[in-house]
Amino acid sequence: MAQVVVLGTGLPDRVLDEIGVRHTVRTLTRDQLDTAEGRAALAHAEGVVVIGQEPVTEEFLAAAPKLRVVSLRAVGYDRVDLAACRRRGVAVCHTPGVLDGAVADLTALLVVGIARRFGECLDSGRGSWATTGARPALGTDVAGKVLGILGMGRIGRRVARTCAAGFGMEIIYHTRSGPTAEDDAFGASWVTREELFARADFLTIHLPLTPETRHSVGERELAAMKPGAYLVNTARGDVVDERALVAALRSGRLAGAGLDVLSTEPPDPDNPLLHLPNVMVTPHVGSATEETRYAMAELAARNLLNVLAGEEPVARVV
Ligand SMILES: O=CC(=O)O
Repeated sequence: MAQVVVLGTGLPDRVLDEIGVRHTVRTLTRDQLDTAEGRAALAHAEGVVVIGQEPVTEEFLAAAPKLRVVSLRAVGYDRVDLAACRRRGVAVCHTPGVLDGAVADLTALLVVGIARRFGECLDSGRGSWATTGARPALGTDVAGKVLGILGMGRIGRRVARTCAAGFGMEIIYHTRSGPTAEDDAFGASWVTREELFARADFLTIHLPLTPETRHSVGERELAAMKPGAYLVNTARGDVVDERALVAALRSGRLAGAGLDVLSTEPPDPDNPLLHLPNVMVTPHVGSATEETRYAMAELAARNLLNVLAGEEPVARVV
């Protein structure tokens, strides 16, 4: 029986019980981590389940010297110090695959939402019902428009299918690995990175955050986009240089943006992106459905239990 710390809330009771059959489970909030009780729980922990975006740093690992596994209830692992985990022999696991549909749905919603000025429409619907005048102005059709997908992994592919089959969009995509027959089979075309920015009416980002991708969509890339194009990001805020994005939106170079992720979450209330009428911001809820979060929790538990039992986890990062 090992000590398992669940960092953050939101694991369904059934999943907690499943871990609890074999191990002692202690749930801690971020604030409790800094208490004597939290430090003691971490000092004995052999496994940690991380809910959400809590960073796993060298300092965190030093406070948990018995740790064997960090199991993320998330697919992204940019907030984990992987090198430090490797050095300490701590396995890192995540939850790929099970959230693709939910994130793709939200992405599609943001594409159509910004095209139809949905944020402003909601405000007007709850308020004056003004449909003429300065706001809300007319939206634009998505059918027949070009959707550019930066990063054609599992989620990018789901977005491509939804937007091609459902909305009649033309799909172009860029991955460093080049075209694949699977993607081209449903009418998506691989293009160079330059062509992607130049041709997309809507550009959606599906890249992980790494040192190479940080701010990789910046001033130069945004300036290369079509005047009046739209940007959607449901991946990680820091892939985009937010200052450059704000400038492009303010100047009218970009017509709008749909963002489920920001550089700082929760954002500073003064972040201009929260106040521009042509920007829709959602609070990092790409995977936030009952079914998807349950599947993520189950996979996180399976990964954890496997490592603690000396078996291979289902989805290992390190
Ligand atoms: O952002 C959410 C995740 O990485 O699962």
